[in-house]
Amino acid sequence: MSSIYPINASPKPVAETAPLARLLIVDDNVRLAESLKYLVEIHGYVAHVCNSGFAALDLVAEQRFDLMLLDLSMPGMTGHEVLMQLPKGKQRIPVVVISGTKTLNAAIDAMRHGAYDFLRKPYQPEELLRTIENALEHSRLELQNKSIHARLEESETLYQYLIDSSPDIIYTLDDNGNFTFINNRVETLLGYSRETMLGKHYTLLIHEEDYERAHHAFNERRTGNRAAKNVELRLRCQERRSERRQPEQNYITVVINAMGIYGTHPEHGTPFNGTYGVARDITERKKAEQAITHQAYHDTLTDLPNRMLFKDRLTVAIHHAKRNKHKLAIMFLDLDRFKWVNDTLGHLYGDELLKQVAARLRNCMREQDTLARMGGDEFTMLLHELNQPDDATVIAQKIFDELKRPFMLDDREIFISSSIGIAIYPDHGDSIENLIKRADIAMYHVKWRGKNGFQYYDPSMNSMFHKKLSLENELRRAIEKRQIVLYYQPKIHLDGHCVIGLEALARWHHPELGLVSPLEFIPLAEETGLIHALGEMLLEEACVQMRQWQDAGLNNFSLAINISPQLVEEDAFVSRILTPIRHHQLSEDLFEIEITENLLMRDVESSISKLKELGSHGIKIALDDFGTCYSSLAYLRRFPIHSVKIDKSFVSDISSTSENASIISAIAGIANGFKLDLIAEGVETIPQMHTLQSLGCTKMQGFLFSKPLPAKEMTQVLHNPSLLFQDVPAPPQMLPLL
Ligand SMILES: Nc1nc2c(ncn2[C@@H]2O[C@@H]3COP(=O)(O)O[C@H]4[C@@H](O)[C@H](n5cnc6c(=O)[nH]c(N)nc65)O[C@@H]4COP(=O)(O)O[C@H]3[C@H]2O)c(=O)[nH]1
Repeated sequence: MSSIYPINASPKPVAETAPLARLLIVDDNVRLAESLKYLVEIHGYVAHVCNSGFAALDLVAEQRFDLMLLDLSMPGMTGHEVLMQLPKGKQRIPVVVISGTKTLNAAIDAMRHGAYDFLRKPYQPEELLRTIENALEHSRLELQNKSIHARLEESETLYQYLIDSSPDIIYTLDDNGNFTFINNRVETLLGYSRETMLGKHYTLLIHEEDYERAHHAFNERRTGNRAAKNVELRLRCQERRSERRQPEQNYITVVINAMGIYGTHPEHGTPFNGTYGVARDITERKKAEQAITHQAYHDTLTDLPNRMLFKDRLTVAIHHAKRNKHKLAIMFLDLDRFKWVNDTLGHLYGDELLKQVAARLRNCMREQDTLARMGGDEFTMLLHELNQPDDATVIAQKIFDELKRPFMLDDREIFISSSIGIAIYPDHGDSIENLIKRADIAMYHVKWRGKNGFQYYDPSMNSMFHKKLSLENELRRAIEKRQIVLYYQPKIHLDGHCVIGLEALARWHHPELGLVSPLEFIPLAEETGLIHALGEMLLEEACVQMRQWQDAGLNNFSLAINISPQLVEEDAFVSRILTPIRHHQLSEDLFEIEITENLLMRDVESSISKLKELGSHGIKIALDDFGTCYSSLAYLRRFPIHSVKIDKSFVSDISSTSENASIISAIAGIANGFKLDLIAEGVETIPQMHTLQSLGCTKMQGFLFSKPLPAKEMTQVLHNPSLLFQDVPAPPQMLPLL
């Protein structure tokens, strides 16, 4: 470098906050390089000097410099060569070339090799300092630009990533409603490629029924808070040949948000340019919502409509029937022995039984009819468009036939029956509440009349229903207050005219109604479950009385107690019977329990084992009302029965019809064959007594001898049994057994 500059040039103030720029001065002329160093340093730069191109390249590789002042003509390595070997790329140091060469070529070459500027010697210090400043400023701006660019690139990548991995469809539409952009999600969600969608109208994707809503969402020119939000639409999926789906499976449900795009035009203001937004797949949410709605209207166990849906359907059906002048039938069905299954076999079996019942009921009905489960073992049926009310009879009969077949719960055969009440619209009411209530009342009527049947509603049932309801409450109270007591009726033996036993019969002393028959309150007690408390109370009373008679020396007779099948089905049945007997220190063989034939139809194995256990303790078992219902002889053989009682219905007509006589004769034959004791009940007349006697039955019970008596009166009879035989002539002669 041969140029000389005044070294006393006044220094420029350096901005306090600006970092000190580091300059590298490369010149083989040591003196010039040092004076240049001095010049730039007094102007606030940090300068480093090196005297060869090689040293310059080494330094640049090791340290950071902000600018190089490079002499072109140097021995060993020229400035041009240095320029060519400087590292390329972002980190390249800006270079200002200083040369004494007069020609432009050197400058052009230097610029081509990457120099930022060229300064020809001699130059003014101000010129040098301005060039340095410009170069540094340029470099700074370049760096800043690069960094902005890099940030833009980063954000572009991020944006692309977000768009591509979005779980939502992101789209833009032009002002005609054609897609101008759509992300990849359209492919995974609907099966269309992005490319095929571009330029297509949005209706290509929309369910026809949703066009109107879509049009509203995409064309309402909304912005800001008025943007279309959460509009529910169904989008069509592309059908693939391999997939044969249900028509509704070809659609997914989305909620879309749509916002108008507006341009700014100096003349036209803000014209509408299209729409952008997102569409979120809510198919799963919809399914969950549908499942919840289904659950709200269906019974979870049987999946049948529940009470709420039944009422809805009934409301609609009533409207329809009113318009078309049709009749409807509402059936209320209650299973008769469901509680027993639940209590004895457990809830799992109970649930299984309900499911099987529901399936069979469904088979009895037409497609358009509704079968619902109201809860527990109660089902309701809605039969549409009856030609005549009796049509419901056909269905009811069908139901009976269906439910008659045994149900298989695991390997158990279960028999159940049902009680059905029927109400007809409009004959029995025109509101849903009335119709359901009246079908229910009719069903209760069936229950009270012995279950297993069906009955149409009749207005006379209403008062009976209310009477029964209040009776139930009163019965509960009567048990608590011990208003129910035992009467005793003697069983006699014609041979020797003696009392062989007593039958305890319950009587309810009702404060207003007087003496209520057990025929009325025992079924009610069984129906309501009060039978357990009642049974326990009466057994205790019987034991107390028996203890008194024993203590009074009246001890040559047994006491028979009626037992409801429900009590036998209790797990603790045996101990419930034995406990009070033992508590009162009575001998078990003084007691007999009377069971009815329908027990034989229930849980046979368990009943047999419980009765056997009682038998092993000396308690006798009598089969009451024998002959009134079907009981197989095979059952009879398996049950540990000691005696059979001929039902009074056979006895009452014994003399007028020969048929009854032959039934009694057959029963006597069975008893004889099975070596069972035989006793006839309901004997009211001497001829009946004689006929029975002639048929081989000498043990009897009936009004002829005594009505059931309160304990006090029975005590007198026991002291003097001849009172019973005052009107009974001595038997003329024993006739041989038939
Ligand atoms: N017409 C007529 N009837 C006669 C004659 N002799 C006796 N009776 C009646 O016939 C019924 C015989 O009792 P059941 O067949 O065990 O039939 C009983 C029995 O099944 C049931 N019952 C009575 N007390 C109890 C009880 O404490 N527990 C249970 N579970 N059931 C009972 O109620 C039914 C009816 O009992 P009651 O009204 O006392 O009616 C009794 C009795 O009073 C007669 O000569 N002519």
